[in-house]
Amino acid sequence: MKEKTNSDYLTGREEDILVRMRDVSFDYEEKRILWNINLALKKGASYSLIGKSGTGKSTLLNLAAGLLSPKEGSIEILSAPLKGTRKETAIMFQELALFPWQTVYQAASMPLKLSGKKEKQEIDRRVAELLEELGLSGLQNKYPHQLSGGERQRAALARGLIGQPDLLLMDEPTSSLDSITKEAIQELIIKQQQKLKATLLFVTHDMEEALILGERILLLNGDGTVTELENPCYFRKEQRKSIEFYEQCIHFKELLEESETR
Ligand SMILES: Nc1ncnc2c1ncn2[C@@H]1O[C@H](COP(=O)(O)OP(=O)(O)OP(=O)(O)O)[C@@H](O)[C@H]1O
Repeated sequence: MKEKTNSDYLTGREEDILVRMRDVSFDYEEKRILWNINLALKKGASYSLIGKSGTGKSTLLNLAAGLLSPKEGSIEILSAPLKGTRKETAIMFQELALFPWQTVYQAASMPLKLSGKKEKQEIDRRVAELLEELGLSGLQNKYPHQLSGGERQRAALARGLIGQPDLLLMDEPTSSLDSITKEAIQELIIKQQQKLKATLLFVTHDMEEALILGERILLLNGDGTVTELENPCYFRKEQRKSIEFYEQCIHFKELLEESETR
């Protein structure tokens, strides 16, 4: 297992980096949550963010989203200082933020309308294409209460993806779903992330999910620092049939679980 430390972030080529955090610290009131985080999230790469409850995973995600500002240090996106939220960043939380009065079509088309897109035909074409890809074609006129949990998450995904974001920030979006629905959503996320060549930062408590979605694992330690690890199990579902590979994955999973409980 190749371990990347905080300081390795300096070695990335600037043009390959989407998000860069330099010496970022954050505290709520008097309590320090994150300490000197140095990270470089590469364009088109996927990262699973794991760590014990309360270590600051959501806080780190909110910092990358521009919803919070560092108390010390700085965050850059595409080499420019991050000042607040940006429309190219899609954020998806566990709690659904679908409006009860909006249909799937209205939710998915809203970001395009808000960004000033006027041509209805073009909006309809893009929404129809995305809903088809997400398996929501027949449901465009349904309201959230008429959808299953998985369908609601896919509708939220449609709303997040329609603007073709370069950064996907997801905070446990699948945690309330059953395992089959969860797997289907994970596959959609991987497909869409790869299609958009977007950077994915995915917070999860589920170690298996972390290994499926993140080509790199960011482990948030109890002391507020981050350890970056390469994930030997990334996107190799078919290879899991090979015992040798499976053992390597199991070993890596156990190592992560151990670090989480420390
Ligand atoms: N608005 C807030 N004001 C004060 N403290 C907060 C606030 N939000 C979070 N905290 C505290 O900051 C710490 C980090 O919270 P955060 O939600 O980022 O952790 P987390 O790793 O995402 O946790 P979990 O895995 O349980 O979702 C926790 O101790 C939490 O109680």
